[in-house]
Amino acid sequence: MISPEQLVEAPKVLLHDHLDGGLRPETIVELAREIGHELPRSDSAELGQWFVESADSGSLERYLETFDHTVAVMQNAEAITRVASECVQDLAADGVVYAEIRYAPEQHLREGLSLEQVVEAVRAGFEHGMANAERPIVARQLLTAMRHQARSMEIARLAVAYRDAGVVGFDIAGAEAGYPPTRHLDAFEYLQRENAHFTIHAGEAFGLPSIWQAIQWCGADRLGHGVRIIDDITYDETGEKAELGLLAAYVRDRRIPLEMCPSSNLQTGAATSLAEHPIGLLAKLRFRVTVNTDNRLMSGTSMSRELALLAEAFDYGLADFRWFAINAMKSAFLPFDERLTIIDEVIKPWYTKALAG
Ligand SMILES: O=c1[nH]cnc2c1ncn2[C@@H]1O[C@H](CO)[C@@H](O)[C@H]1O
Ligand SMILES: [Zn+2]
Repeated sequence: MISPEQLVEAPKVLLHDHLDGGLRPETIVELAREIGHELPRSDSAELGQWFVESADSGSLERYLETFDHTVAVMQNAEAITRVASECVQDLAADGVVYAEIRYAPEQHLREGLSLEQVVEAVRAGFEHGMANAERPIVARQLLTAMRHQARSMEIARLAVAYRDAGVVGFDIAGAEAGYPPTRHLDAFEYLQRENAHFTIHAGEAFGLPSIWQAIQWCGADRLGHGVRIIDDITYDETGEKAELGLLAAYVRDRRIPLEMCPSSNLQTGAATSLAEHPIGLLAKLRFRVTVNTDNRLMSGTSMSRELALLAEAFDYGLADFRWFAINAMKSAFLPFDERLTIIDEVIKPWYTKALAG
């Protein structure tokens, strides 16, 4: 059994975490008071509980409604910088050594900030967070475009403009049903022409067609969630041998990283229980699986907690966590040499020592 302390200490890599889904409840209360935003609960502990319970709706659309309150308090540069810095420090305290944190710049313009000012505010917060974290961490931005809106081309251009200033990629998020990835095809084609990286939320609230479009039409480097790839896997009559459909085989053959977020999937109804979460089977079949938090506030979770839950459900141990961490680091949008440095100098030495001891 791995102790909770060892789980925190273990180097972890996080590819899928929303900035506006990971605020500290105390910070929300303080920021809301400053701007006169009304919250459903005024006590921070109760507010934290409110987010988890409200996000526990079984539907992605209702889960997303809880973001109204976090986005509302992230409309000026100081607030955004504070949230970004605290995010990085919280992840570092939990033993995350590399993180890609995403948010949608277009949602932070209500009080007059420009898209560029939003990215700069997050950048300042990440710099501050990295400098003040209790353990070393590297944090980078992913810029998200909202899939029901029509600003993806603009956000893609923003991601390219800031590629040397802390932004390593692009994403689309929001309600999946009714908003297929191809709606934003021009943005993805533009990013490919620019040699830029992107991931797409797909196969969470909608099935295989969404995953297929994300990969085969849009050219996604990675899949956000991707749990429904399981619908393309069947078993033979003995129940022993898995048979992969063409899409599942393609995803596995091409080593397309799956950014899996177990607790979040239970809340939105993308999975029915942890024991039945597709991550168990997909890991066994050696898909390029990674473990992620999605929204720490809405799920009341952390990286070490997600790993603890998986350890309980699937009997995972340190060797599995090492595999997840290396899978994720290999799949990061950071330049290759920087990825290797973290694998060789941070992840491998720690696990080698822990596994030997
Ligand atoms: O699991 C998810 N699926 C789809 N969209 C999401 C998920 N979590 C958060 N967001 C959406 O992404 C925006 C930018 O961070 C959030 O405001 C939320 O609307
Ligand atoms: Zn997400």
